[in-house]
Amino acid sequence: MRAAVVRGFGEPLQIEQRPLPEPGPYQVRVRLEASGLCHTDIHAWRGDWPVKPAPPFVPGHEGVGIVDAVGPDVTRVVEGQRVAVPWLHTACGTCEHCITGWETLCESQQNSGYSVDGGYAEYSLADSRYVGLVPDGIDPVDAAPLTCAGVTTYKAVKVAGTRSSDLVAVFGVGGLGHLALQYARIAGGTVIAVDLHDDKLEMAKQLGATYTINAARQDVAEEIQKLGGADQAIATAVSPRAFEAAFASLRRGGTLSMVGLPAENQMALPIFETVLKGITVVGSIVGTRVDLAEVFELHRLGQTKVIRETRSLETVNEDFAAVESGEVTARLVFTF
Ligand SMILES: NC(=O)c1ccc[n+]([C@@H]2O[C@H](COP(=O)([O-])OP(=O)(O)OC[C@H]3O[C@@H](n4cnc5c(N)ncnc54)[C@H](O)[C@@H]3O)[C@@H](O)[C@H]2O)c1
Ligand SMILES: [Zn+2]
Ligand SMILES: [Zn+2]
Repeated sequence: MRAAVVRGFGEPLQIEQRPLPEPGPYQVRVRLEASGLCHTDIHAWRGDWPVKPAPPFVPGHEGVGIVDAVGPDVTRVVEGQRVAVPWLHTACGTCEHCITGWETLCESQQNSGYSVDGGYAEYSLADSRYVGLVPDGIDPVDAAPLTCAGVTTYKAVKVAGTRSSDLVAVFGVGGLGHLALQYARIAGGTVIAVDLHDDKLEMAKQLGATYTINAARQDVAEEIQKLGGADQAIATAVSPRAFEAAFASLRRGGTLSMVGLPAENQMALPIFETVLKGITVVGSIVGTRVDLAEVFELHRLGQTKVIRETRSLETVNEDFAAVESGEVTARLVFTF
């Protein structure tokens, strides 16, 4: 099978032929139809984060395809079924986090495309207990971005607790942000979309943002404060400057939801204003199997729109560069 492999941090990915993997206990082999390019894959390739993957590895955690081989002890899925292979490859299933509905915080988790090989390949191994079940009626190319960008921002909106009277500012309208703003709308919020690129802001308007602000030209916090300040600011942008602007845009009692994971790991968080304004700062990491099922159901019911362009694995290096430069409006999806 063909796979795109990271051989060294920041070095061009190599397209290699690899043997078909054989599923072990609880595992299935998935013949991928679609695999999204998340900015996390770029951070993995660059070795941006304090915890790094070990090359060689195959990136990708938005894989969607058909189960074509089933290992021992698999009961949850059958051959021929369409599944999604998410970031949470496995968790322990027994720790405090796993048994209280926070499997995404499990300390023993394995992650697709990071600690185990992921979806930039024609086939991928997955743990049958942790795959997403893709309902009939969803295009696999749409299901791919929902598997990370969708579930992550859906969870962030849930955790931020958006209500119908809330003003929600979404910082960064890329793969994650274009879905974040739709979930904020579904929760009843009025959305302000913030990005550096006008095409992304135009898309945000089409998807239901009431206000748009170009952070390259405008003082974002000042503009949002003129509207009364945001109840929630969801930071998906890959810049700590955006996190700082998100904080400064909040009203009293507001919530800063941190979702993006920029390479630069520090932001200036003013203590005085945080205390006096009673600000909540919350980190949000992907979502659970239950969250993913809800994300798929919302999409099946026609409540969300996935903006994506398809690519072949052969252009992966150009595609990484295009996403890093902000040329890609929302999501790229490799198809096989
Ligand atoms: N918390 C999680 O569970 C989780 C899950 C998936 C991805 N992520 C992280 O989220 C981030 C975004 O991922 P993505 O796939 O949406 O990336 P993306 O490249 O598609 O989108 C990022 C957007 O941020 C915008 N941006 C950059 N600087 C900005 C600024 N100063 N102000 C406003 N907008 C700005 C870019 O123009 C772009 O539209 C990445 O760091 C990724 O690793 C986190
Ligand atoms: Zn992701
Ligand atoms: Zn656990």
